[in-house]
Amino acid sequence: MKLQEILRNIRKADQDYRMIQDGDRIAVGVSGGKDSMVLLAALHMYSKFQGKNFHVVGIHIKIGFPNMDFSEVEAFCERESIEFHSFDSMIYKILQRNLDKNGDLKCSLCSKFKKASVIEEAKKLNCNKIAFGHHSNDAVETLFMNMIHGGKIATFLPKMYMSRTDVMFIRPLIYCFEEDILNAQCNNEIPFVKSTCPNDGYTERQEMKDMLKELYEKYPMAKGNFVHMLSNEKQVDLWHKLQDDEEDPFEKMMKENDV
Ligand SMILES: Nc1ncnc2c1ncn2[C@@H]1O[C@H](COP(=O)(O)OP(=O)(O)OP(=O)(O)O)[C@@H](O)[C@H]1O
Repeated sequence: MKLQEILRNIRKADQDYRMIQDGDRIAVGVSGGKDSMVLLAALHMYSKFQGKNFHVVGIHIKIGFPNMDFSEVEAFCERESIEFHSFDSMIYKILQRNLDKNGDLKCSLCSKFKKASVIEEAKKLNCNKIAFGHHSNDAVETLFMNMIHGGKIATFLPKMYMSRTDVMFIRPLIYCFEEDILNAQCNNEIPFVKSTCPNDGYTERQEMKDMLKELYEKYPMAKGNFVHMLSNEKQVDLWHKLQDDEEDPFEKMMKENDV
């Protein structure tokens, strides 16, 4: 398999955020989509050539959406000697019983159940880390969703420890753009399973994707700059409201200069 570009970006993310250590057992959350399938293949390859001694396991939680056939994914994992496990769940049934006011499935509820199930199964397989397939485009979309709907400048972290469950989440594809992942999937014929989730293509995230696509067409440099911005801590210039007991730096400067 030719995954050089993806592997280079995984190594950079690993170095910048110290994601992977000797002895790790990493569960890759596999939805069956292109991103998590490329992550599974690439992280497995990284474990062979990187010089660190860690193990990669693919974990798929079956949500219960109809007609999702994982036989090609299973055959691929067998061929590439990648450990892979699928687990049944009641998620779809629970979602159908808890529709939102428009009669649609609740994505937030699905996400919560999915995450909890991945953690539970990863722990049973003695994994200390869980890797998700989020990439650069996802990070910027999440940033914009948080700014627009949440009034905050925030996105998901490259690495996050959850003390309650004693598990570390890592996102090794944060430096990869979606089209590079698609190219890697296509060029290496990595199988994927198209999601039959009825909400697919009609989410807030999809709106953000479409908006950013238009923006990148007009300002191509924005794409790289947005990702660079996420770690450009020195250049964060935001408003600082003064606390009651805090001296006004402007007044202080006036006093010091006898103005
Ligand atoms: N059913 C699942 N079982 C295990 N892990 C999952 C499942 N669904 C999602 N994940 C993990 O959570 C990440 C984010 O989920 P999300 O639904 O946003 O991804 P996705 O759109 O399905 O994309 P992809 O699988 O292509 O990464 C995925 O990249 C994957 O690592």
